[in-house]
Amino acid sequence: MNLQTLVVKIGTSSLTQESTGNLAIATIAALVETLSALRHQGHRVILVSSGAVGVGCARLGLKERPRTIALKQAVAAVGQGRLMRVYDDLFTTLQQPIAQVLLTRSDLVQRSRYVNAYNTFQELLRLGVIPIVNENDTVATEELKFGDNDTLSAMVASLVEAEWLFLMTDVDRLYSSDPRSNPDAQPITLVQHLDELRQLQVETGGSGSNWGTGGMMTKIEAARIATGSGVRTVITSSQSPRNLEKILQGEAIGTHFAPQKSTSNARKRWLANAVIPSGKLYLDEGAVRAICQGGKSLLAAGILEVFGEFEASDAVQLCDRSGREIARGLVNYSSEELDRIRGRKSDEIPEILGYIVADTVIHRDNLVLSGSSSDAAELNKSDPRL
Ligand SMILES: Nc1ncnc2c1ncn2[C@@H]1O[C@H](COP(=O)(O)OP(=O)(O)O)[C@@H](O)[C@H]1O
Ligand SMILES: N[C@@H](CCC(=O)OP(=O)(O)O)C(=O)O
Repeated sequence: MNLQTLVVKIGTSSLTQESTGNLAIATIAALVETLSALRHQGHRVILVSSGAVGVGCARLGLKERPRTIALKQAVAAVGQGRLMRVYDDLFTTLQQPIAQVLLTRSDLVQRSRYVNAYNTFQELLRLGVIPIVNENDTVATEELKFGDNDTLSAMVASLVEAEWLFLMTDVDRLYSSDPRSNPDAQPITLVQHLDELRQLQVETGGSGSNWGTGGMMTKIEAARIATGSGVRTVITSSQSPRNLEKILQGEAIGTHFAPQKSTSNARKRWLANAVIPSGKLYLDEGAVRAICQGGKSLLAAGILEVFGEFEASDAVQLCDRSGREIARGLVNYSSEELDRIRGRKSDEIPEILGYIVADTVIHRDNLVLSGSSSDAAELNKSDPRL
């Protein structure tokens, strides 16, 4: 059998009973059985589990999701321990070791910490452990949060180079609009490219339950990150965890998002998905063409406008005149320096600044194309006329 790396995400709306907030024991037990079975077949399995806030609320008798950050962080600290206790008891009955991995966005933004997280996951998987991942809600600050576990699971799938990301939720698949409020909503079974959803005018609505966050919007964003890293993504029901095995055997259950052509360069994947850009550079048509079609570095001459304040080595978004992001990269100059040298030739830089750091503003090794721009580059690469 083809042994693969699987990331499985389950949301609060599936882990808890909506009316009481108590744990949905039967769902969790079925999930534990399935993941243990997949693990025993030899697959490498990572579970991304929400539920810390929901379970913490139930434990403390709170009837709704906390509104203040401090209360949410305190409640998550209560719930995370309870949740892991339940997982450990259930997995231990099946002789399956687990580990708790709590991450904040900053753990992935910084390259050295990203590599460290990668190494830790590899060791855990090598040891046959199922890592159970959640956002470290108790310490995460607003600016450095994943915000939702759909995004976190996609970043983990990209980090560990998973083959599959399963987003398990309380609906069986994506529909043209929220099936809870629209009985005529049409099921969507396969998404080859995310642009199709725009054409179909899919409505992603809010969360269906009081406890989930983000509804389908965050799942589609997760699919964008994961498929962009070459990870096949499936939205499927948490009521039938056994379906994961059927999906792996080729059954068309849930909504499948086809993996896109992705870079095999781990550093570029980090740049595309994990870093948070601190600014934006608007480029002229020549620079956009050189980057998207020619795989060239960015020179100061092609920069029209500089937005935001950033230092050398920070990440920025590169946009065309209309503001559409075409790439991301790590700059060799600060925003203040770029404001002075934008639109100018590289050999003018020493005269303007009094020094030169590099001929390029972003070297092509530190540059990664975004979404459809990378598809265009792939197409152009295979066209010998270009
Ligand atoms: N287009 C759509 N297709 C399917 N479900 C949708 C759609 N738009 C909104 N939803 C809602 O998204 C909910 C799942 O999201 P959420 O409650 O955040 O779950 P989770 O806790 O699993 O992350 C569903 O219960 C459904 O009501
Ligand atoms: N980290 C939070 C989960 C946030 C989240 O994304 O929740 P959900 O939409 O239910 O997957 C918690 O454990 O409560």
